[in-house]
Amino acid sequence: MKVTIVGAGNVGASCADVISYRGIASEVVLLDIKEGFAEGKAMDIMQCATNTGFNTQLTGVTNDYSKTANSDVVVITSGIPRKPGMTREELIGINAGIVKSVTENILAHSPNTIIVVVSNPMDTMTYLALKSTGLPKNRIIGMGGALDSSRFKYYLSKALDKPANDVSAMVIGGHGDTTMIPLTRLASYNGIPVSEFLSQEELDKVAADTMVGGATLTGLLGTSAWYAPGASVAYLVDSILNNQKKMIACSVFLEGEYGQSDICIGVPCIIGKNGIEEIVDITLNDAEKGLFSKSADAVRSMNDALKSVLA
Ligand SMILES: NC(=O)c1ccc[n+]([C@@H]2O[C@H](COP(=O)([O-])OP(=O)(O)OC[C@H]3O[C@@H](n4cnc5c(N)ncnc54)[C@H](O)[C@@H]3O)[C@@H](O)[C@H]2O)c1
Ligand SMILES: O=C(O)C[C@H](O)C(=O)O
Repeated sequence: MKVTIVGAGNVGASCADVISYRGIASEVVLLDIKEGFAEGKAMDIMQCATNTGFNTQLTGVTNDYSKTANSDVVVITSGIPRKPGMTREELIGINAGIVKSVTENILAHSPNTIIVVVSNPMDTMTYLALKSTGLPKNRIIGMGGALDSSRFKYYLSKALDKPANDVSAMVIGGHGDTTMIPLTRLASYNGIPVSEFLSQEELDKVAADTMVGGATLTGLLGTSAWYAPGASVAYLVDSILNNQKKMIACSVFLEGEYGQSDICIGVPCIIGKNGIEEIVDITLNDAEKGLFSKSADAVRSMNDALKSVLA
């Protein structure tokens, strides 16, 4: 199985590292526009192979899309990250042009691929990739919910003082500081609702910390995060390539589900060899419905900024 990762920066390289190390794909191509950069990252990662024991063939290329031909999955991480104090939405001006041109180049060499969009603002970039290519909705997947859910589980585990892997929880809605919806009501510790262990005040703090999880890291690091984003992409790619049918919150084009249409936004999806295999339309309570509708309004207004790019 072959995976291409466009953008060999922090997230792209981290994702290539996890995919290689875990043997998720037999072949990985890392592509970047910066001369020699992807080649260097690929060489550095490949020099781990004998110490960590993997056999994935990872190569780096400078803007040579012919090397990406016949990829089963393509991950788009090319674009600029935010700096402290910025929102993801402020990246749209530069990243929209990059995502559109990268998508065209990719499809010229891998017409049947499944595209995973990571560049921010991710829900809008996913919508752009879908609208500009006309690909069926199952083949364009926005990655954000897997990351936001892993952060939600992290903050829950800290509050519970229990292992994160004993916590089950999901974040839906937009991948933005104010648009994410941590589904606290449905979160559980070993099958028991977390509300049995944590006060409403503690749960509210966990949800608030989750929503600004990316901004917190950007403030600490000076640029946005990469280890958990890279691992979250790898988790999603694993479910596609190995047809695992995992339920993962992904940004997907909605046609009536959750009361929304003509928008890409995070909802639970079954992810397998065909990409998005099912949108899981769960019943939200009134408060959650209100939050989802507000989140969709915000994402939709951001999509309006794409008019000139899509014209
Ligand atoms: N969806 C998510 O959950 C999530 C998580 C983390 C980061 N991100 C986003 O991912 C993007 C990348 O973040 P990063 O930290 O890796 O940034 P980075 O600056 O470290 O890497 C981006 C790379 O893209 C390359 N690039 C730019 N234009 C290109 C083009 N046209 N073709 C090929 N390569 C090109 C750059 O040379 C650079 O190496 C940002 O937009 C960031 O906001 C999203
Ligand atoms: O926070 C960011 O800007 C990057 C990414 O979306 C994240 O959540 O880490």
